[in-house]
Amino acid sequence: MTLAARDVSWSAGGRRILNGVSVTAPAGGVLGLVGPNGSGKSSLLRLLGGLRRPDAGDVLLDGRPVSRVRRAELARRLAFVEQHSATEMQLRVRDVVSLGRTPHRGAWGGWTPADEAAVAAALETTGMTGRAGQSWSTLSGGERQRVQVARALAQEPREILLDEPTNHLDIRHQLELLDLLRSLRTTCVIALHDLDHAAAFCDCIAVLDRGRLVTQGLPAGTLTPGLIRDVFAVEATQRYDRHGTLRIDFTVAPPPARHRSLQAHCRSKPEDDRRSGSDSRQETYGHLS
Ligand SMILES: Nc1ncnc2c1ncn2[C@@H]1O[C@H](COP(=O)(O)OP(=O)(O)OP(=O)(O)O)[C@@H](O)[C@H]1O
Repeated sequence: MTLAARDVSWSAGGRRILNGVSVTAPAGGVLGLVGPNGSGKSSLLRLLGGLRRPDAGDVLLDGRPVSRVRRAELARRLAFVEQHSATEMQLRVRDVVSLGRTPHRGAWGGWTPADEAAVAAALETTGMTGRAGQSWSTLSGGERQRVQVARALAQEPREILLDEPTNHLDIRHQLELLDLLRSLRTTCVIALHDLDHAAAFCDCIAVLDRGRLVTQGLPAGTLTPGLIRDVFAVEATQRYDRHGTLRIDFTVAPPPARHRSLQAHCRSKPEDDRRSGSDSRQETYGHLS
């Protein structure tokens, strides 16, 4: 066991946000936190990361209350990727990633080859090597997200907490990031909205609803159609894809009839039809004549 919350409660603004929540991250594995908006995922991540103290209960790191772990040790071994990381605007990408090495350097410690190697590896892993010299302020949302992940990886943590890390990422980078996190030996706790991604990439799932833990367990046993209906109010089914990976499909109502004519407008331009040798022009544009 590395990281766990035991019966934690936390209040803010005169309201109970988390109520007696217990979760355990599998050592070296990926724990996915899922739940509707406002269910307490980010709040629980902050308690797990030692950024906030629970009003009741304990966060345990290797069985020790996190409040008793020295701040320096915590800063070295635990990395946090927040949803909206604020970083000084004038920094370059390499500088931001290098901040991940700060906890490893003593008061008078210089920059070492080990620091250099960790930063280079983190840039490479996240596909940002070519952007190392670019100003942070000029990056797109998805690039910033990848740089924040690179900064966390450069820290070489034993535990990494990520709040919606796939936000802003295109689908390839979403899948690559989740695959990367799964491949690390680092214990990961990830708040995720995409239940299909949670099913496919997490070893263990904790479902939160209105500040309480509904269940924690293996993806197939937790993300059941019944639970998804109860907690998220949508219909879903489980299936296994051709690789044997659990996937979650959602039932979407069929489009209203008028959408068929709207879709016809979008199908293709006449020039595209000529290029592709298609004879669909009459079918596509017939309604305009
Ligand atoms: N400092 C605070 N003061 C008052 N209310 C807070 C505070 N922090 C969080 N909350 C409230 O606690 C609830 C849980 O917030 P939290 O951000 O943990 O949820 P979440 O599950 O991460 O939501 P989302 O999926 O929308 O990101 C929300 O209703 C939020 O408004």
